[in-house]
Amino acid sequence: MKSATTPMNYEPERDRRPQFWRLAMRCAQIAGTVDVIFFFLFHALGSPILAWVNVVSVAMYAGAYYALKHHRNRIAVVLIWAEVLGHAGLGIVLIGWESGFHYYLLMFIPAICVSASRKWAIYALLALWGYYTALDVLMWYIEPLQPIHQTALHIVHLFNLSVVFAMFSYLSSYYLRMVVTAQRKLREMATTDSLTGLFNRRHMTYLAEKELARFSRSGHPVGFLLLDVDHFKSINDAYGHETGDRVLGFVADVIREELRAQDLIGRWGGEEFLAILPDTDSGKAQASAERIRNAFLARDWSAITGGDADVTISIGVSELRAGEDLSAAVSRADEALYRGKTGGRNRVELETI
Ligand SMILES: Nc1nc2c(ncn2[C@@H]2O[C@H](COP(=O)(O)OP(=O)(O)OP(=O)(O)O)[C@@H](O)[C@H]2O)c(=O)[nH]1
Repeated sequence: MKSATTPMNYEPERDRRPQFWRLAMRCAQIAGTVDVIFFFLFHALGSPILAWVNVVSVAMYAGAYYALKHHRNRIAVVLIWAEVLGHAGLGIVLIGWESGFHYYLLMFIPAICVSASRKWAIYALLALWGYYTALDVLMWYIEPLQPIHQTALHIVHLFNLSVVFAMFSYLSSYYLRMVVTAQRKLREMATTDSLTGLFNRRHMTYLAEKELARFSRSGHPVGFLLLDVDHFKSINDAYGHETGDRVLGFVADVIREELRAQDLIGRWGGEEFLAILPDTDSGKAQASAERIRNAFLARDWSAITGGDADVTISIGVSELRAGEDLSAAVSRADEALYRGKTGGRNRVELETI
């Protein structure tokens, strides 16, 4: 039994896998349209019973679409299952296995795997397999009840095959897009700080290590900036945590705007940021830090906080030395930052030699 604290239990069914239900709506529309075509096709091919079955089918798909639109997913699922199973069964019993109506049943396989829990997926797949093989075996022993001309049968077969082919292609590309989007989101979540949109500390460490490896091969300089918002606690205290969060977002924007595209910027802690500047020695890194500090002074912070407090930043600067690791370079930037704080804040301090 699932624990009562399982997040899934708090989530209404309609909110789970919303893309799947949107896809189901699209499929109900497509299937309804195909059944309208069937109506005319079977009239033309001389099978009036099957033609009128399609009127019922169109009504069922319209009902399923309406139910999905109003988040009555269970009703929609029952309608769609009943339509596909009934339609395929009738088609086969009336005009024969060669009609290809059984292909439609196969389209349930990916749908079941995506939409149902593991246990229900197994039951549903077994039931589907049982129905499919039972129809197949039945047609070994009985003749079609309302056979149509052989040429007409071939036309129906080709039509069904083509529809199922097109639907499978559509479903596969849709699932693929879903997986790619989910992967991108996961990667973004794993590497990005959601508040500022900058790299998070873990990813920053990973990127820094790669940069260091490059540095040790090329010998090009790498600059480090450790940036810390001054008196940030008082901003939180004066304007509230939410405004504090907004300020952090703008702090990230200022840093991003003042650095180059190839510089790596990450949120290192609460109100602390780390920037890694490839191909930049400490002198140039110090100039970049000054540019950021001045940009803070030029920014109209009252528009963000609604008060009259200015936001300033202190920055410690270091340059990677041959043979040292990330933490050594960051710790020297941290010492410089500390001097900036104790020296009155709103300052850029370079590491001591
Ligand atoms: N709004 C908000 N506040 C945060 C976040 N992360 C850390 N803080 C706050 O940042 C403040 C940092 O305070 P301190 O470490 O005392 O530093 P400070 O007030 O900036 O002072 P100095 O760094 O010495 O200039 C704390 O009040 C934290 O609660 C966050 O994500 N959002």
